[in-house]
Amino acid sequence: MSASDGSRKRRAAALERARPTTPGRHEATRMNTIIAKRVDSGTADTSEIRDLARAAGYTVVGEVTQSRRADPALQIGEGKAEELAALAAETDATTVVFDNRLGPYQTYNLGQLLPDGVEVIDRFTLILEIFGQRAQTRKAQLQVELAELRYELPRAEAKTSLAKREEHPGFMGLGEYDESRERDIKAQISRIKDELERIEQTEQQRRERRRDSGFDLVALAGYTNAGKSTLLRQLATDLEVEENEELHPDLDPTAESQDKLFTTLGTTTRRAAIDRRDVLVTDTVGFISDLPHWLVESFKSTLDSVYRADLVLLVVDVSEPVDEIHEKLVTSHDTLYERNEAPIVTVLNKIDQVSDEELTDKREALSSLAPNPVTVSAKEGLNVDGLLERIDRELPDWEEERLMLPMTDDTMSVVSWLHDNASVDDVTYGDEDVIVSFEARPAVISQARSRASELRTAAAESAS
Ligand SMILES: Nc1nc2c(ncn2[C@@H]2O[C@H](COP(=O)(O)OP(=O)(O)OP(=O)(O)O)[C@@H](O)[C@H]2O)c(=O)[nH]1
Ligand SMILES: [Mg+2]
Repeated sequence: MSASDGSRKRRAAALERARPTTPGRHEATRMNTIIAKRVDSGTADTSEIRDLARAAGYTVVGEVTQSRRADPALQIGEGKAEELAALAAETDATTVVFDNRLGPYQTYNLGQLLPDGVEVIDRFTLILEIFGQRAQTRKAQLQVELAELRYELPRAEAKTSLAKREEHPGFMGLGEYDESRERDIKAQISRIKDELERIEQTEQQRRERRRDSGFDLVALAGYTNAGKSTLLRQLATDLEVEENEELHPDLDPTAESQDKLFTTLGTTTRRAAIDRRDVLVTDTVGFISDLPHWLVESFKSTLDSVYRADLVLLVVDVSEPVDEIHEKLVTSHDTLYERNEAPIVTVLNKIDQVSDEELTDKREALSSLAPNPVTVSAKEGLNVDGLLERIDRELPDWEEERLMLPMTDDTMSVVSWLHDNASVDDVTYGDEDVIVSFEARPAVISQARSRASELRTAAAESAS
């Protein structure tokens, strides 16, 4: 059995669930799920884990929560676990989803308590399932596979060490122990990393080419379901297909955004409707709190378009309670903090859902984390022009330049390059040279200067 057979089977089952069929009785039962969550103190909020389960195609039929310290064997207390087992039997559940992270022993012990055939998964496995269902490009698939292997590795190690000590014979019933499995996983991880690196290099080159040809790069970032994809459609003029040779749902201009977590997994880039300059806007995977570092690590390159942007638009759903917005902003800033160098503009989205007073209050309450935000409704198209203006203002300023180009065979191609990449104010043709006045980004100006000097060198050579 190869190292990722288990995860492949899980993905196949997850894909099966994601299929848009009209569920018959049998299917409906097959997807029944109970949510379980333990918190150290206070009451457990299960809204996000429910949304995640729904996004993965499960039907939530019950929930069990508890406030206490973690139980090493079962995560929740024994009495609670028995209650969970009874509820599972009663509701014909086939899956229990824990919002807490489960260790391999906890997973095993819970499985023993629950009715036969009930599968126990945790928040991270669930997120991986969703990612697996949504992954449509080679890159996204590799990233999911990498994340799965990283999840599996410590578990394989735990199994091996258990087997060596022969302390938990029962645990071995889970599957055959094989030390080569660990090595296998490690080899696969390194193979996938190599392939991802090659893909990333190509993408990096593409970004550089775009930057060189005068594009400003703007990235949409933010918590999942904030409205990034909806906003992209409002900001975009035409479709940029080059990056999406492999099918991506967001490529279809009529594709609806969904009120589901992680609708977007890859990146989609489109050209923004700003007259004065060429701006590309990239939509990407949403953030979520409490992700283990191996998962963030696996999807990091997807966020490269954010980290390497000239400007980041941090999209926030302003219709949510202010505490929740605050928490999500902190998560987003934490995710961005490490590597982002671009200025960040906070976009408070979904203003159609809140009254003017509520919006003022929330702006005030969030002012330390989100100073001077832009408020929009991506869905209703409210203040999209205001946002476009703000993008124009925040991006590096254009400068004026006047270049004298000697007349050579290549001069006209430089002039037409300037027409493509700058805003040309005037072109004056003399007998031996052309004078071009234009405005452009600093990067374009320095490139134009070096092209001019190449022309001068060529002209001098042909004259001598
Ligand atoms: N009322 C209202 N709903 C909005 C607005 N913008 C987006 N939505 C809805 O919010 C939900 C999520 O929108 P998406 O654009 O898919 O959000 P996203 O940030 O791309 O989400 P992921 O790709 O899942 O991370 C959809 O149901 C949208 O219709 C808005 O301005 N007002
Ligand atoms: Mg999206």
